[in-house]
Amino acid sequence: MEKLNSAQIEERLKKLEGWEYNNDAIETSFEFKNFKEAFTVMTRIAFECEAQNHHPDWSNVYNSLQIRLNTHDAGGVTDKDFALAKSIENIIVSE
Ligand SMILES: C[C@H](O)[C@H](O)[C@H]1CNC2=NC(N)=NC(=O)C2=N1
Repeated sequence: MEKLNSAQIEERLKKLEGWEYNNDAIETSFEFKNFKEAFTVMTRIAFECEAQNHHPDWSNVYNSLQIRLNTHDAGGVTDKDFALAKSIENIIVSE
């Protein structure tokens, strides 16, 4: 998978609300009502990651979730990251 340049990344980010490009990754964060809700969403995201064989760098503290996506193999952001970001958005809105 080919690494995208910053113009391509910014173009794709226009379709993703709340995500930004930082340090060779696309990033976002979410706040939930409590830990249980955060972890429920994380579990759903985890299954989607397995299906796509693409995995986030993420961290959770109580009700907050920070997600960072990049493609280690390509050393930057690729369309795999945007595919997973879109899936994450779909999971969030379906909650
Ligand atoms: C061997 C396996 O396909 C690779 O390690 C996959 C797994 N998940 C991955 N996830 C992410 N975010 N980047 C990768 O380059 C990547 N590579």
